[in-house]
Amino acid sequence: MNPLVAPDSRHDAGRCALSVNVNKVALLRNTRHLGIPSVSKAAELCLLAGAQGITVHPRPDGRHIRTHDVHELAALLGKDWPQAEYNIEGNPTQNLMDFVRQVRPHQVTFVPDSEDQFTSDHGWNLPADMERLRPLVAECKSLGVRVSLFMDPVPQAMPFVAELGADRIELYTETYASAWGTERQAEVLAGFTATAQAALAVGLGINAGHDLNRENLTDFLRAVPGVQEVSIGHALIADALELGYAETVREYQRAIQRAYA
Ligand SMILES: CC(=O)[C@@H](O)[C@H](O)COP(=O)(O)O
Ligand SMILES: NCC(=O)COP(=O)(O)O
Repeated sequence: MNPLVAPDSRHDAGRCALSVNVNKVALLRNTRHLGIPSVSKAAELCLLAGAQGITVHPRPDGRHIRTHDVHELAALLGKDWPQAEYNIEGNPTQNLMDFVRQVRPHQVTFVPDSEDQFTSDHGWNLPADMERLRPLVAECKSLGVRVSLFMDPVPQAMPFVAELGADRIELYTETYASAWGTERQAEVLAGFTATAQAALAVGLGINAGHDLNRENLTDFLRAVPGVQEVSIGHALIADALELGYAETVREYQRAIQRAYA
């Protein structure tokens, strides 16, 4: 454990871990040839403040996270942050598997994005995608990498995820984020709760992400059982522009803790 780690950052068993997605730091960095803001420095400051992991999504077009970022973060976490989890997201039929083979992160999250997609906006279509995914899941598992599949809140799809041999799902939470604070919140949240229950029933772990923020996070974690990790990037980095990385991470950790109070 890094001696500089904040004492309150120890992750209580049973509580949801926070994985900070640093895509948007890289996006800003890429707009000049100056190397700032530093992606590695952002990751280090978030971990120092109590984040339990770092997530990257190295898209094929290199719009934000690039190959060197993936390897620099792997080196940083491996050297100074052995207790932190490294999660690499992407489409395994594109560039993702090379990163998995070279880096062997703690977790890989399969996301069915096209190369030119504006952002991630849907989960896998199971059972239709199963045969394409089966060997890729098996290879990641053989490398000792936990596999999570990015999924829409569809309870009926959970047995197919388990049959593939994946370890977890990542609930795609954009529909929840859009409904949060409206009269549709409870109805939409019920779909996530049912999906989580179906995932737990077939032995899957549960992650969640996309458009989560410090306002909507607590309600989600209160309603959806078994969430082990949230990966949050866009809103968290936007908050950090105002509050700084450390106070922002502490705010998100407080939002998580309120769900279990
Ligand atoms: C899979 C997902 O929902 C996000 O992790 C994704 O990484 C967002 O990608 P952009 O940061 O490119 O919008
Ligand atoms: N998997 C979700 C993620 O890593 C970040 O999504 P967002 O918070 O940038 O929408």
